[in-house]
Amino acid sequence: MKSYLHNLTAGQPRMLLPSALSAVLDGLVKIVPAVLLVDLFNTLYRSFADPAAGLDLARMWIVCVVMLVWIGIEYATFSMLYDKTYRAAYLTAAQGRMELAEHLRRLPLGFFGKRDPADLTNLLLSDYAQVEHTISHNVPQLISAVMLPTLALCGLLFLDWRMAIALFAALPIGLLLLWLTDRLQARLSDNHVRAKNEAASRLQEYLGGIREIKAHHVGGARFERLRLSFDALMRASIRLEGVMGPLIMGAMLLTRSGMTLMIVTGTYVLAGGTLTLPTFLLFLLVGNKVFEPLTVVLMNYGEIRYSAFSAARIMDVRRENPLPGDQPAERGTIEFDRVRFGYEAGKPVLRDLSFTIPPRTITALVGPSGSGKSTVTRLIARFWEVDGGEIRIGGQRIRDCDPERLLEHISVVFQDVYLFRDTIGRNIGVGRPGATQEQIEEAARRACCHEFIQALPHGYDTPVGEGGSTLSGGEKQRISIARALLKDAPIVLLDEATASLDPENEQSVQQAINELVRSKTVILIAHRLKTIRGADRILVLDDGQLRESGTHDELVEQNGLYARLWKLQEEAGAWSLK
Ligand SMILES: Nc1ncnc2c1ncn2[C@@H]1O[C@H](COP(=O)(O)OP(=O)(O)OP(=O)(O)O)[C@@H](O)[C@H]1O
Repeated sequence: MKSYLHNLTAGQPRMLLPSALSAVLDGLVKIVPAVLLVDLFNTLYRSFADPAAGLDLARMWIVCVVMLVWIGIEYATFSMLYDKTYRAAYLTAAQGRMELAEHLRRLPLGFFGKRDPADLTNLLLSDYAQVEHTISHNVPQLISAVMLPTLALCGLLFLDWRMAIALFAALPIGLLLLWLTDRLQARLSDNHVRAKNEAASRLQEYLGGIREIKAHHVGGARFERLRLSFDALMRASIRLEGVMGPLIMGAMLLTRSGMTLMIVTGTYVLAGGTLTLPTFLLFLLVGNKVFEPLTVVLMNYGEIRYSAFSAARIMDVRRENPLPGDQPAERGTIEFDRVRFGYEAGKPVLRDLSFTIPPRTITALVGPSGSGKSTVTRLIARFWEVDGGEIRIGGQRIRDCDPERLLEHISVVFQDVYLFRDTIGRNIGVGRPGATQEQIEEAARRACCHEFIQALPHGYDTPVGEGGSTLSGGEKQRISIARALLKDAPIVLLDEATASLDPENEQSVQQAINELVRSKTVILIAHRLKTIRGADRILVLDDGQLRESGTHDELVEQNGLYARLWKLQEEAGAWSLK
Protein backbone atom coordinates (compact mmCIF):
# COMPACT_ATOMS: atom_id res chain seq x y z
CA MET A 1 0.00 0.00 0.00
CA LYS A 2 2.85 2.35 0.94
CA SER A 3 4.62 1.81 -2.38
CA TYR A 4 1.29 2.07 -4.22
CA LEU A 5 0.66 5.50 -2.67
CA HIS A 6 4.28 6.41 -3.31
CA ASN A 7 3.84 5.54 -6.97
CA LEU A 8 0.40 7.11 -7.27
CA THR A 9 1.82 10.47 -6.21
CA ALA A 10 5.04 10.10 -8.19
CA GLY A 11 7.12 9.88 -5.04
CA GLN A 12 5.37 12.58 -3.00
CA PRO A 13 2.80 10.79 -0.77
CA ARG A 14 3.01 13.61 1.83
CA MET A 15 1.26 15.86 -0.69
CA LEU A 16 -1.85 13.72 -0.23
CA LEU A 17 -2.25 14.59 3.44
CA PRO A 18 -4.19 17.89 3.13
CA SER A 19 -6.55 16.52 0.46
CA ALA A 20 -7.02 13.23 2.36
CA LEU A 21 -7.85 15.04 5.62
CA SER A 22 -10.29 17.35 3.84
CA ALA A 23 -11.91 14.34 2.14
CA VAL A 24 -12.35 12.62 5.54
CA LEU A 25 -13.91 15.78 6.97
CA ASP A 26 -16.13 16.13 3.90
CA GLY A 27 -17.20 12.47 4.28
CA LEU A 28 -18.05 12.94 7.98
CA VAL A 29 -20.03 16.09 7.23
CA LYS A 30 -22.03 14.19 4.57
CA ILE A 31 -23.17 11.58 7.13
CA VAL A 32 -25.23 14.11 9.11
CA PRO A 33 -27.93 14.72 6.43
CA ALA A 34 -28.40 10.93 6.17
CA VAL A 35 -28.84 10.68 9.97
CA LEU A 36 -31.30 13.63 9.85
CA LEU A 37 -33.23 11.94 7.07
CA VAL A 38 -33.49 8.76 9.13
CA ASP A 39 -34.75 10.79 12.08
CA LEU A 40 -37.30 12.58 9.87
CA PHE A 41 -38.43 9.27 8.51
CA ASN A 42 -38.82 7.78 12.03
CA THR A 43 -40.81 10.84 13.20
CA LEU A 44 -43.17 10.46 10.24
CA TYR A 45 -43.47 6.70 10.71
CA ARG A 46 -44.31 7.07 14.42
CA SER A 47 -47.23 9.41 13.55
CA PHE A 48 -48.66 6.73 11.20
CA ALA A 49 -48.02 3.83 13.60
CA ASP A 50 -49.61 5.71 16.51
CA PRO A 51 -52.16 8.22 15.05
CA ALA A 52 -53.24 9.17 18.59
CA ALA A 53 -49.81 10.65 19.38
CA GLY A 54 -49.93 12.80 16.21
CA LEU A 55 -47.06 14.30 14.21
CA ASP A 56 -44.18 15.74 16.27
CA LEU A 57 -44.09 19.05 14.36
CA ALA A 58 -41.51 20.70 16.61
CA ARG A 59 -39.00 17.88 15.93
CA MET A 60 -39.73 18.09 12.19
CA TRP A 61 -38.98 21.83 12.23
CA ILE A 62 -35.74 21.35 14.15
CA VAL A 63 -34.59 18.69 11.70
CA CYS A 64 -35.42 20.95 8.70
CA VAL A 65 -33.55 23.94 10.21
CA VAL A 66 -30.49 21.78 11.02
CA MET A 67 -30.62 20.47 7.43
CA LEU A 68 -30.60 24.02 6.08
CA VAL A 69 -27.69 25.06 8.33
CA TRP A 70 -25.89 21.89 7.31
CA ILE A 71 -26.04 22.89 3.64
CA GLY A 72 -23.86 25.89 4.58
CA ILE A 73 -21.44 23.65 6.53
CA GLU A 74 -21.29 21.20 3.60
CA TYR A 75 -20.51 24.09 1.25
CA ALA A 76 -17.68 25.28 3.53
CA THR A 77 -16.10 21.82 3.85
CA PHE A 78 -16.49 21.17 0.14
CA SER A 79 -14.78 24.49 -0.69
CA MET A 80 -11.93 23.54 1.62
CA LEU A 81 -11.66 20.09 0.03
CA TYR A 82 -11.69 21.67 -3.44
CA ASP A 83 -9.00 24.18 -2.53
CA LYS A 84 -6.75 21.68 -0.72
CA THR A 85 -7.00 18.93 -3.33
CA TYR A 86 -6.42 21.17 -6.36
CA ARG A 87 -3.60 23.02 -4.64
CA ALA A 88 -1.97 19.71 -3.68
CA ALA A 89 -2.49 18.28 -7.17
CA TYR A 90 -1.00 21.20 -9.10
CA LEU A 91 1.81 21.68 -6.58
CA THR A 92 2.75 17.97 -6.71
CA ALA A 93 2.81 17.99 -10.50
CA ALA A 94 4.69 21.30 -10.79
CA GLN A 95 7.32 20.31 -8.20
CA GLY A 96 7.52 16.78 -9.60
CA ARG A 97 8.03 18.01 -13.16
CA MET A 98 10.83 20.36 -12.10
CA GLU A 99 12.52 17.68 -9.97
CA LEU A 100 12.30 15.19 -12.82
CA ALA A 101 13.70 17.74 -15.32
CA GLU A 102 16.55 18.43 -12.87
CA HIS A 103 17.12 14.70 -12.39
CA LEU A 104 17.23 14.17 -16.18
CA ARG A 105 19.92 16.86 -16.43
CA ARG A 106 22.10 14.88 -14.00
CA LEU A 107 21.81 11.59 -15.90
CA PRO A 108 24.57 10.45 -18.25
CA LEU A 109 23.88 11.16 -21.94
CA GLY A 110 23.84 7.40 -22.57
CA PHE A 111 20.42 7.33 -20.88
CA PHE A 112 18.96 9.62 -23.57
CA GLY A 113 20.26 7.33 -26.29
CA LYS A 114 18.06 4.55 -24.85
CA ARG A 115 14.90 6.65 -24.45
CA ASP A 116 12.77 8.23 -27.12
CA PRO A 117 12.55 12.05 -26.60
CA ALA A 118 8.77 11.84 -27.21
CA ASP A 119 8.53 9.30 -24.37
CA LEU A 120 10.28 11.70 -22.00
CA THR A 121 8.04 14.59 -23.14
CA ASN A 122 4.98 12.44 -22.44
CA LEU A 123 6.41 11.55 -19.05
CA LEU A 124 6.80 15.20 -18.09
CA LEU A 125 3.49 16.37 -19.53
CA SER A 126 0.81 13.71 -19.80
CA ASP A 127 1.96 11.28 -17.08
CA TYR A 128 2.16 14.15 -14.61
CA ALA A 129 -1.26 15.39 -15.78
CA GLN A 130 -2.54 11.92 -14.88
CA VAL A 131 -0.99 12.20 -11.40
CA GLU A 132 -2.56 15.65 -11.07
CA HIS A 133 -5.97 14.19 -11.91
CA THR A 134 -5.54 11.31 -9.44
CA ILE A 135 -4.75 13.62 -6.54
CA SER A 136 -7.50 16.12 -7.35
CA HIS A 137 -10.28 13.63 -8.20
CA ASN A 138 -9.57 9.99 -7.54
CA VAL A 139 -8.00 10.20 -4.07
CA PRO A 140 -10.95 12.08 -2.45
CA GLN A 141 -13.33 9.68 -4.23
CA LEU A 142 -11.38 6.68 -2.92
CA ILE A 143 -11.46 8.02 0.62
CA SER A 144 -15.24 8.54 0.47
CA ALA A 145 -15.70 5.11 -1.07
CA VAL A 146 -13.83 3.44 1.78
CA MET A 147 -15.04 5.62 4.64
CA LEU A 148 -18.78 5.82 4.04
CA PRO A 149 -19.43 2.09 3.53
CA THR A 150 -17.18 1.21 6.52
CA LEU A 151 -19.06 3.58 8.84
CA ALA A 152 -22.40 2.42 7.39
CA LEU A 153 -21.46 -1.24 7.86
CA CYS A 154 -20.63 -0.63 11.54
CA GLY A 155 -23.93 1.20 12.14
CA LEU A 156 -26.05 -1.27 10.17
CA LEU A 157 -24.45 -4.33 11.82
CA PHE A 158 -25.56 -2.86 15.10
CA LEU A 159 -29.15 -2.43 13.78
CA ASP A 160 -29.53 -5.87 12.11
CA TRP A 161 -26.49 -8.02 11.33
CA ARG A 162 -28.34 -10.28 8.82
CA MET A 163 -29.41 -7.37 6.63
CA ALA A 164 -25.98 -5.71 6.90
CA ILE A 165 -24.16 -8.87 5.81
CA ALA A 166 -26.59 -9.36 2.90
CA LEU A 167 -26.02 -5.75 1.78
CA PHE A 168 -22.23 -6.10 1.68
CA ALA A 169 -21.98 -9.79 0.75
CA ALA A 170 -21.25 -9.17 -2.94
CA LEU A 171 -18.64 -6.45 -2.32
CA PRO A 172 -15.65 -8.81 -1.75
CA ILE A 173 -16.52 -10.70 -4.95
CA GLY A 174 -16.67 -7.44 -6.93
CA LEU A 175 -13.30 -6.36 -5.51
CA LEU A 176 -11.82 -9.79 -6.25
CA LEU A 177 -12.92 -9.48 -9.86
CA LEU A 178 -11.17 -6.13 -10.12
CA TRP A 179 -8.04 -7.54 -8.51
CA LEU A 180 -8.03 -10.37 -11.05
CA THR A 181 -8.14 -7.87 -13.95
CA ASP A 182 -5.06 -6.05 -12.67
CA ARG A 183 -2.58 -7.77 -14.97
CA LEU A 184 -4.78 -7.27 -18.00
CA GLN A 185 -5.17 -3.60 -17.16
CA ALA A 186 -1.38 -3.26 -16.77
CA ARG A 187 -0.79 -4.86 -20.20
CA LEU A 188 -3.42 -2.71 -21.93
CA SER A 189 -2.13 0.45 -20.23
CA ASP A 190 1.41 -0.43 -21.29
CA ASN A 191 0.29 -0.91 -24.91
CA HIS A 192 -1.61 2.37 -24.77
CA VAL A 193 1.40 4.31 -23.45
CA ARG A 194 3.64 2.75 -26.11
CA ALA A 195 1.17 3.70 -28.86
CA LYS A 196 0.92 7.24 -27.45
CA ASN A 197 4.73 7.59 -27.41
CA GLU A 198 5.04 6.24 -30.93
CA ALA A 199 2.41 8.70 -32.21
CA ALA A 200 4.09 11.61 -30.40
CA SER A 201 7.47 10.52 -31.76
CA ARG A 202 6.18 10.30 -35.36
CA LEU A 203 4.52 13.69 -35.00
CA GLN A 204 7.71 15.22 -33.64
CA GLU A 205 9.71 13.68 -36.48
CA TYR A 206 7.17 14.96 -39.00
CA LEU A 207 7.16 18.52 -37.69
CA GLY A 208 10.94 18.60 -37.07
CA GLY A 209 11.66 17.37 -40.60
CA ILE A 210 9.05 19.52 -42.35
CA ARG A 211 11.78 21.35 -44.33
CA GLU A 212 13.22 18.10 -45.70
CA ILE A 213 9.73 16.69 -46.33
CA LYS A 214 8.86 19.72 -48.46
CA ALA A 215 12.24 19.79 -50.21
CA HIS A 216 12.28 16.10 -51.11
CA HIS A 217 8.56 15.49 -51.65
CA VAL A 218 8.58 12.64 -49.12
CA GLY A 219 5.05 13.43 -47.98
CA GLY A 220 3.50 10.10 -48.92
CA ALA A 221 5.74 7.74 -46.94
CA ARG A 222 5.95 10.04 -43.92
CA PHE A 223 2.20 10.63 -43.95
CA GLU A 224 1.74 6.87 -43.98
CA ARG A 225 3.97 6.38 -40.91
CA LEU A 226 2.15 9.15 -39.11
CA ARG A 227 -1.26 7.75 -40.08
CA LEU A 228 -0.26 4.24 -38.98
CA SER A 229 0.87 5.51 -35.59
CA PHE A 230 -2.42 7.39 -35.08
CA ASP A 231 -4.34 4.25 -36.13
CA ALA A 232 -2.37 2.17 -33.62
CA LEU A 233 -3.13 4.73 -30.89
CA MET A 234 -6.82 4.62 -31.74
CA ARG A 235 -6.84 0.80 -31.57
CA ALA A 236 -4.95 0.77 -28.24
CA SER A 237 -7.40 3.33 -26.79
CA ILE A 238 -10.44 1.34 -27.94
CA ARG A 239 -8.95 -1.88 -26.57
CA LEU A 240 -8.19 -0.26 -23.21
CA GLU A 241 -11.70 1.15 -22.85
CA GLY A 242 -13.52 -1.67 -24.62
CA VAL A 243 -11.98 -4.53 -22.63
CA MET A 244 -11.75 -2.86 -19.25
CA GLY A 245 -15.13 -1.08 -19.44
CA PRO A 246 -17.33 -4.23 -19.35
CA LEU A 247 -15.13 -5.86 -16.66
CA ILE A 248 -15.36 -2.80 -14.43
CA MET A 249 -19.08 -2.50 -15.11
CA GLY A 250 -19.45 -6.19 -14.17
CA ALA A 251 -17.63 -5.65 -10.88
CA MET A 252 -19.79 -2.61 -10.20
CA LEU A 253 -23.09 -4.38 -10.88
CA LEU A 254 -21.95 -7.40 -8.86
CA THR A 255 -21.22 -5.11 -5.91
CA ARG A 256 -24.61 -3.42 -6.27
CA SER A 257 -26.35 -6.82 -6.38
CA GLY A 258 -25.92 -6.74 -2.58
CA MET A 259 -28.98 -4.45 -2.57
CA THR A 260 -31.12 -7.17 -4.19
CA LEU A 261 -29.76 -9.76 -1.78
CA MET A 262 -30.62 -7.46 1.08
CA ILE A 263 -34.20 -6.92 -0.21
CA VAL A 264 -34.70 -10.70 -0.51
CA THR A 265 -33.31 -11.23 3.00
CA GLY A 266 -35.41 -8.31 4.31
CA THR A 267 -38.62 -9.66 2.80
CA TYR A 268 -37.90 -13.08 4.25
CA VAL A 269 -37.07 -11.91 7.79
CA LEU A 270 -39.90 -9.31 7.71
CA ALA A 271 -42.35 -12.11 6.95
CA GLY A 272 -40.80 -14.11 9.80
CA GLY A 273 -41.54 -11.21 12.12
CA THR A 274 -37.93 -10.70 13.25
CA LEU A 275 -37.51 -7.35 11.42
CA THR A 276 -39.56 -4.17 11.78
CA LEU A 277 -40.75 -2.22 8.73
CA PRO A 278 -38.92 1.02 9.69
CA THR A 279 -35.62 -0.87 10.00
CA PHE A 280 -36.23 -2.45 6.58
CA LEU A 281 -37.00 0.94 5.01
CA LEU A 282 -33.98 2.43 6.75
CA PHE A 283 -31.74 -0.24 5.19
CA LEU A 284 -33.21 0.55 1.74
CA LEU A 285 -32.49 4.25 2.21
CA VAL A 286 -28.96 3.90 3.61
CA GLY A 287 -28.07 0.98 1.31
CA ASN A 288 -28.73 3.09 -1.76
CA LYS A 289 -26.66 6.00 -0.41
CA VAL A 290 -23.73 3.77 0.58
CA PHE A 291 -23.28 2.45 -2.94
CA GLU A 292 -23.09 5.93 -4.48
CA PRO A 293 -19.39 6.67 -3.69
CA LEU A 294 -18.52 3.02 -4.38
CA THR A 295 -20.13 3.25 -7.81
CA VAL A 296 -18.22 6.44 -8.64
CA VAL A 297 -14.90 4.95 -7.59
CA LEU A 298 -15.52 1.70 -9.43
CA MET A 299 -16.43 3.61 -12.58
CA ASN A 300 -13.09 5.42 -12.30
CA TYR A 301 -11.15 2.29 -11.36
CA GLY A 302 -9.53 2.04 -14.81
CA GLU A 303 -8.38 5.62 -14.54
CA ILE A 304 -6.90 5.06 -11.08
CA ARG A 305 -4.96 2.02 -12.31
CA TYR A 306 -3.78 3.95 -15.37
CA SER A 307 -2.59 6.76 -13.09
CA ALA A 308 -0.64 4.32 -10.95
CA PHE A 309 0.92 3.01 -14.14
CA SER A 310 1.85 6.56 -15.28
CA ALA A 311 3.34 7.32 -11.88
CA ALA A 312 5.30 4.06 -11.90
CA ARG A 313 6.85 5.14 -15.22
CA ILE A 314 7.86 8.44 -13.61
CA MET A 315 9.35 6.61 -10.63
CA ASP A 316 11.36 4.32 -12.94
CA VAL A 317 13.13 7.34 -14.41
CA ARG A 318 13.60 8.92 -11.00
CA ARG A 319 15.32 5.73 -9.84
CA GLU A 320 17.91 5.99 -12.65
CA ASN A 321 21.27 6.71 -11.04
CA PRO A 322 22.82 10.10 -11.82
CA LEU A 323 26.56 10.25 -12.44
CA PRO A 324 28.36 9.63 -9.13
CA GLY A 325 31.12 11.85 -7.69
CA ASP A 326 31.27 14.65 -5.16
CA GLN A 327 34.86 15.89 -5.29
CA PRO A 328 35.73 19.38 -6.53
CA ALA A 329 37.38 19.44 -9.95
CA GLU A 330 41.10 20.25 -10.24
CA ARG A 331 42.95 22.31 -12.84
CA GLY A 332 46.09 21.15 -14.66
CA THR A 333 47.23 18.42 -17.01
CA ILE A 334 44.58 16.34 -18.77
CA GLU A 335 45.62 12.72 -18.74
CA PHE A 336 44.10 9.76 -20.64
CA ASP A 337 45.39 6.53 -19.07
CA ARG A 338 44.55 3.40 -21.12
CA VAL A 339 40.98 4.64 -21.70
CA ARG A 340 38.52 2.15 -23.14
CA PHE A 341 35.05 3.20 -24.25
CA GLY A 342 32.15 2.16 -26.51
CA TYR A 343 28.64 3.57 -26.93
CA GLU A 344 27.26 0.06 -27.23
CA ALA A 345 28.44 -3.17 -25.63
CA GLY A 346 30.81 -5.12 -27.88
CA LYS A 347 31.51 -2.11 -30.16
CA PRO A 348 34.66 -0.42 -28.80
CA VAL A 349 35.25 3.14 -30.01
CA LEU A 350 38.37 3.99 -27.96
CA ARG A 351 40.91 1.22 -27.23
CA ASP A 352 43.51 1.70 -24.51
CA LEU A 353 43.99 5.35 -25.43
CA SER A 354 46.75 7.15 -23.49
CA PHE A 355 48.07 10.70 -23.84
CA THR A 356 48.64 13.82 -21.73
CA ILE A 357 47.75 17.42 -22.48
CA PRO A 358 49.74 19.99 -20.48
CA PRO A 359 47.90 23.07 -19.21
CA ARG A 360 47.72 26.20 -21.38
CA THR A 361 48.62 24.36 -24.59
CA ILE A 362 46.68 23.88 -27.81
CA THR A 363 46.20 20.24 -28.81
CA ALA A 364 44.50 19.26 -32.06
CA LEU A 365 42.78 15.92 -32.60
CA VAL A 366 43.07 14.62 -36.15
CA GLY A 367 42.02 11.38 -37.79
CA PRO A 368 39.68 9.76 -40.29
CA SER A 369 35.94 10.12 -39.81
CA GLY A 370 34.71 7.85 -37.01
CA SER A 371 38.16 7.49 -35.43
CA GLY A 372 36.84 8.78 -32.07
CA LYS A 373 37.86 12.47 -31.99
CA SER A 374 34.50 13.84 -30.77
CA THR A 375 34.24 10.95 -28.34
CA VAL A 376 37.48 12.09 -26.66
CA THR A 377 36.04 15.57 -26.04
CA ARG A 378 32.71 14.12 -24.77
CA LEU A 379 34.57 11.90 -22.30
CA ILE A 380 36.63 14.86 -20.98
CA ALA A 381 33.34 16.70 -20.27
CA ARG A 382 32.05 13.43 -18.72
CA PHE A 383 28.98 13.31 -20.94
CA TRP A 384 29.64 9.56 -20.90
CA GLU A 385 31.48 7.38 -18.38
CA VAL A 386 34.57 5.42 -19.54
CA ASP A 387 34.39 1.60 -19.61
CA GLY A 388 37.99 1.14 -18.49
CA GLY A 389 41.15 3.11 -17.68
CA GLU A 390 41.10 6.61 -16.21
CA ILE A 391 40.82 10.22 -17.25
CA ARG A 392 42.51 12.62 -14.80
CA ILE A 393 42.62 16.38 -14.66
CA GLY A 394 45.33 17.84 -12.41
CA GLY A 395 45.88 14.30 -11.04
CA GLN A 396 42.23 13.98 -9.95
CA ARG A 397 40.12 11.14 -11.47
CA ILE A 398 37.17 12.80 -13.18
CA ARG A 399 34.94 9.87 -12.18
CA ASP A 400 35.30 11.14 -8.56
CA CYS A 401 34.40 14.73 -9.48
CA ASP A 402 30.98 16.25 -9.06
CA PRO A 403 29.86 16.45 -12.74
CA GLU A 404 28.50 19.97 -12.30
CA ARG A 405 31.71 21.26 -10.75
CA LEU A 406 33.75 19.55 -13.46
CA LEU A 407 31.75 21.35 -16.15
CA GLU A 408 32.42 24.68 -14.43
CA HIS A 409 36.02 24.16 -15.57
CA ILE A 410 35.13 23.38 -19.18
CA SER A 411 33.74 25.42 -22.09
CA VAL A 412 32.49 23.50 -25.10
CA VAL A 413 31.90 25.01 -28.56
CA PHE A 414 30.16 22.55 -30.87
CA GLN A 415 29.73 22.75 -34.62
CA ASP A 416 25.92 22.60 -34.30
CA VAL A 417 25.21 25.44 -31.89
CA TYR A 418 21.90 25.27 -30.04
CA LEU A 419 20.34 28.58 -29.04
CA PHE A 420 17.41 28.75 -26.62
CA ARG A 421 14.13 30.39 -27.58
CA ASP A 422 15.05 33.56 -25.70
CA THR A 423 16.73 36.93 -26.32
CA ILE A 424 20.26 37.04 -27.74
CA GLY A 425 21.50 38.68 -24.54
CA ARG A 426 20.16 35.90 -22.35
CA ASN A 427 21.51 33.28 -24.77
CA ILE A 428 25.01 34.69 -24.24
CA GLY A 429 24.36 35.02 -20.49
CA VAL A 430 23.87 31.22 -20.28
CA GLY A 431 27.68 31.09 -20.03
CA ARG A 432 27.66 32.75 -16.61
CA PRO A 433 24.43 32.95 -14.60
CA GLY A 434 24.06 36.42 -13.09
CA ALA A 435 26.30 38.15 -15.66
CA THR A 436 25.65 41.90 -16.05
CA GLN A 437 24.68 43.53 -19.37
CA GLU A 438 28.19 45.10 -19.52
CA GLN A 439 29.85 41.67 -19.12
CA ILE A 440 27.59 40.19 -21.81
CA GLU A 441 28.38 43.04 -24.22
CA GLU A 442 32.12 42.79 -23.47
CA ALA A 443 32.05 39.04 -24.28
CA ALA A 444 30.09 39.77 -27.47
CA ARG A 445 32.64 42.41 -28.52
CA ARG A 446 35.53 39.96 -28.02
CA ALA A 447 33.62 37.28 -29.94
CA CYS A 448 33.10 39.72 -32.87
CA CYS A 449 29.31 39.64 -32.62
CA HIS A 450 28.55 42.95 -30.90
CA GLU A 451 28.17 44.80 -34.21
CA PHE A 452 25.67 42.47 -35.81
CA ILE A 453 23.66 42.24 -32.57
CA GLN A 454 23.51 46.05 -32.33
CA ALA A 455 22.20 46.21 -35.89
CA LEU A 456 19.23 43.98 -35.00
CA PRO A 457 15.86 45.74 -34.36
CA HIS A 458 15.95 45.21 -30.58
CA GLY A 459 19.70 44.71 -30.11
CA TYR A 460 20.48 42.30 -27.27
CA ASP A 461 16.73 41.95 -26.54
CA THR A 462 16.03 40.49 -29.99
CA PRO A 463 14.36 37.11 -29.59
CA VAL A 464 15.98 34.08 -31.24
CA GLY A 465 13.91 31.31 -32.90
CA GLU A 466 14.14 27.84 -31.36
CA GLY A 467 17.59 26.32 -31.94
CA GLY A 468 18.74 29.67 -33.38
CA SER A 469 16.72 29.22 -36.58
CA THR A 470 16.59 32.97 -37.27
CA LEU A 471 20.40 33.45 -37.35
CA SER A 472 23.10 32.39 -39.81
CA GLY A 473 25.58 29.60 -38.98
CA GLY A 474 28.43 32.07 -38.45
CA GLU A 475 26.33 34.33 -36.21
CA LYS A 476 25.25 31.38 -34.03
CA GLN A 477 28.84 30.20 -33.84
CA ARG A 478 30.06 33.61 -32.60
CA ILE A 479 27.26 33.78 -30.01
CA SER A 480 28.34 30.38 -28.74
CA ILE A 481 31.94 31.62 -28.52
CA ALA A 482 30.72 34.72 -26.60
CA ARG A 483 29.04 32.32 -24.15
CA ALA A 484 32.32 30.45 -23.70
CA LEU A 485 34.27 33.72 -23.27
CA LEU A 486 31.83 34.81 -20.57
CA LYS A 487 32.23 31.47 -18.81
CA ASP A 488 36.03 31.89 -18.85
CA ALA A 489 36.71 28.22 -18.03
CA PRO A 490 40.35 27.00 -18.00
CA ILE A 491 39.65 24.14 -20.47
CA VAL A 492 38.17 24.83 -23.91
CA LEU A 493 36.86 22.04 -26.17
CA LEU A 494 36.30 23.11 -29.79
CA ASP A 495 34.56 20.52 -31.92
CA GLU A 496 34.59 21.52 -35.59
CA ALA A 497 33.81 25.11 -34.62
CA THR A 498 34.78 26.55 -38.02
CA ALA A 499 33.46 23.78 -40.27
CA SER A 500 30.68 24.73 -42.71
CA LEU A 501 31.42 28.48 -42.56
CA ASP A 502 32.07 30.71 -45.58
CA PRO A 503 35.51 32.39 -45.77
CA GLU A 504 34.25 35.77 -44.53
CA ASN A 505 32.45 34.25 -41.55
CA GLU A 506 35.33 31.90 -40.89
CA GLN A 507 37.69 34.82 -40.50
CA SER A 508 35.56 36.52 -37.83
CA VAL A 509 34.90 33.20 -36.06
CA GLN A 510 38.63 32.43 -36.15
CA GLN A 511 39.33 35.86 -34.64
CA ALA A 512 36.75 35.12 -31.90
CA ILE A 513 38.33 31.73 -31.22
CA ASN A 514 41.80 33.34 -30.90
CA GLU A 515 40.32 35.50 -28.10
CA LEU A 516 38.75 32.45 -26.45
CA VAL A 517 41.81 30.19 -26.40
CA ARG A 518 44.25 32.76 -24.99
CA SER A 519 46.11 31.12 -22.04
CA LYS A 520 43.66 28.19 -21.88
CA THR A 521 44.08 24.42 -22.21
CA VAL A 522 42.55 23.86 -25.64
CA ILE A 523 41.55 20.66 -27.37
CA LEU A 524 40.31 21.24 -30.86
CA ILE A 525 38.96 19.13 -33.69
CA ALA A 526 39.14 20.47 -37.22
CA HIS A 527 38.88 18.55 -40.43
CA ARG A 528 40.71 21.24 -42.39
CA LEU A 529 44.29 20.61 -41.32
CA LYS A 530 45.54 24.06 -42.33
CA THR A 531 43.52 25.53 -39.42
CA ILE A 532 45.48 23.48 -36.86
CA ARG A 533 48.98 23.91 -38.24
CA GLY A 534 49.93 26.18 -35.37
CA ALA A 535 48.79 23.76 -32.60
CA ASP A 536 51.40 22.94 -29.92
CA ARG A 537 50.74 19.26 -30.49
CA ILE A 538 48.66 17.19 -32.88
CA LEU A 539 47.30 13.78 -31.81
CA VAL A 540 46.45 11.51 -34.72
CA LEU A 541 43.73 8.97 -33.94
CA ASP A 542 42.85 5.95 -36.01
CA ASP A 543 40.18 3.44 -35.05
CA GLY A 544 40.15 4.62 -31.43
CA GLN A 545 43.94 4.38 -30.99
CA LEU A 546 46.72 6.96 -30.93
CA ARG A 547 48.72 6.50 -34.14
CA GLU A 548 51.02 9.54 -34.12
CA SER A 549 51.69 12.68 -32.14
CA GLY A 550 53.85 15.76 -32.62
CA THR A 551 53.86 19.21 -34.21
CA HIS A 552 52.75 19.70 -37.81
CA ASP A 553 56.30 19.77 -39.11
CA GLU A 554 57.32 16.69 -37.12
CA LEU A 555 54.31 14.73 -38.38
CA VAL A 556 54.83 15.72 -42.01
CA GLU A 557 58.44 14.62 -41.54
CA GLN A 558 57.33 11.22 -40.17
CA ASN A 559 55.47 10.64 -43.43
CA GLY A 560 52.71 8.56 -41.75
CA LEU A 561 48.90 8.88 -41.56
CA TYR A 562 48.97 12.64 -40.86
CA ALA A 563 51.29 13.32 -43.77
CA ARG A 564 48.93 11.31 -46.00
CA LEU A 565 45.85 13.24 -44.79
CA TRP A 566 47.74 16.52 -45.25
CA LYS A 567 48.71 15.61 -48.80
CA LEU A 568 45.14 14.60 -49.63
CA GLN A 569 43.84 17.96 -48.42
CA GLU A 570 46.51 19.88 -50.32
CA GLU A 571 45.40 18.09 -53.48
CA ALA A 572 41.70 18.65 -52.69
CA GLY A 573 42.48 22.36 -52.27
CA ALA A 574 43.40 22.49 -55.94
CA TRP A 575 40.09 20.83 -56.94
CA SER A 576 37.54 22.88 -58.82
CA LEU A 577 34.32 22.27 -60.75
CA LYS A 578 35.09 21.89 -64.41
N1 LIG B 1 25.74 8.55 -29.60
C1 LIG B 1 26.33 7.54 -30.22
N2 LIG B 1 25.80 6.31 -30.13
C2 LIG B 1 26.38 5.27 -30.76
N3 LIG B 1 27.50 5.36 -31.52
C3 LIG B 1 28.07 6.57 -31.65
C4 LIG B 1 27.51 7.73 -31.00
N4 LIG B 1 28.29 8.79 -31.31
C5 LIG B 1 29.29 8.32 -32.10
N5 LIG B 1 29.16 7.00 -32.30
C6 LIG B 1 30.07 6.13 -33.07
O1 LIG B 1 31.35 6.18 -32.45
C7 LIG B 1 32.39 6.24 -33.42
C8 LIG B 1 33.29 7.44 -33.17
O2 LIG B 1 32.49 8.61 -33.33
P1 LIG B 1 33.11 10.08 -33.17
O3 LIG B 1 31.99 11.03 -33.39
O4 LIG B 1 33.89 10.17 -31.92
O5 LIG B 1 34.10 10.11 -34.41
P2 LIG B 1 34.85 11.34 -35.05
O6 LIG B 1 36.27 10.94 -35.24
O7 LIG B 1 34.61 12.59 -34.28
O8 LIG B 1 34.09 11.41 -36.46
P3 LIG B 1 33.82 12.66 -37.44
O9 LIG B 1 35.16 13.19 -37.85
O10 LIG B 1 33.09 12.07 -38.59
O11 LIG B 1 33.01 13.63 -36.65
C9 LIG B 1 31.70 6.24 -34.78
O12 LIG B 1 31.72 4.92 -35.26
C10 LIG B 1 30.28 6.67 -34.48
O13 LIG B 1 29.38 6.05 -35.38
